[in-house]
Amino acid sequence: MDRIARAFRRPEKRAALIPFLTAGDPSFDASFALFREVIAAGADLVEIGIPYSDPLADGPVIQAASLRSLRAGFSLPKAFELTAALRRDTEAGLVLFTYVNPLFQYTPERFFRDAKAAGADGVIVPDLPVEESDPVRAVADRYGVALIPLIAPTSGEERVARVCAAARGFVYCVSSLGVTGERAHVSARVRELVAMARRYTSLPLCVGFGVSAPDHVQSIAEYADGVIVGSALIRRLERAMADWPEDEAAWAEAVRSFVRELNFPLLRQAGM
Ligand SMILES: O=P(O)(O)OC[C@@H](O)[C@@H](O)c1c[nH]c2ccccc12
Repeated sequence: MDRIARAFRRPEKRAALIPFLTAGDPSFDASFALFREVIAAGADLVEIGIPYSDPLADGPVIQAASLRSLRAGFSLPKAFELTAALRRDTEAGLVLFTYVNPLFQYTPERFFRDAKAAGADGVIVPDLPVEESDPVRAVADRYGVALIPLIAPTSGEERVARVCAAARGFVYCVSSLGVTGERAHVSARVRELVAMARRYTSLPLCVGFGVSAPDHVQSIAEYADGVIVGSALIRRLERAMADWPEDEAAWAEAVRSFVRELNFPLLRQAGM
């Protein structure tokens, strides 16, 4: 069974917890250690954000993380290096996150070749519309890397059906419009979106955008197969870096404890 599918079949949990961190934030080595921490803390899959200078779908927290990483000299080749290092260390699912621009500059052929060689299981390209995804998916399929699509509450049924028909790995159900960033409440509309997508795919359906507290995780886990958290996790990292500028162990503790806090409702739901 492939690593993405396996992440959703852990008997002890109702839903998979999927943290997002920006690769190379705040440095290559620190970032590698932080990814290992969130996996050790219970993440079933991780989203590895490849920093980009114009992250149009990202809110201020992830924009700042991308900037820290780029200023530390991070680059797309280093993202494959980091992924390969993580692959040597874990069997967790590794999903790369990039935008259309860097993907086409590098070319899909080289990107998926290098992603596969590095041990990546999937790739998410949030600004690649389904109308233009066929040729990219053909390359991804050839390398056996899942091109994971996104749907949003504004996606009509026809579009949901079309995206689900082309989906690989899982379907990312964006909870609300706008950019990434913590929200006090995760929109209830995403529950309907997931219910609609269930009619068009048997792949796992994961919800992201705005998740920032255990009760968000618990309510999403009642109807979805995975919960994605990015900005809230990165903000705790930011706070730890501000409070303990040189203490990487403190940064690791900050992300580890937050992932455990978010994971707790999933374990409780499974009767752990
Ligand atoms: O940061 P949030 O609100 O927790 O949302 C997840 C998000 O970080 C991650 O999945 C992501 C990072 N960049 C994106 C761009 C588009 C869609 C999703 C993303």
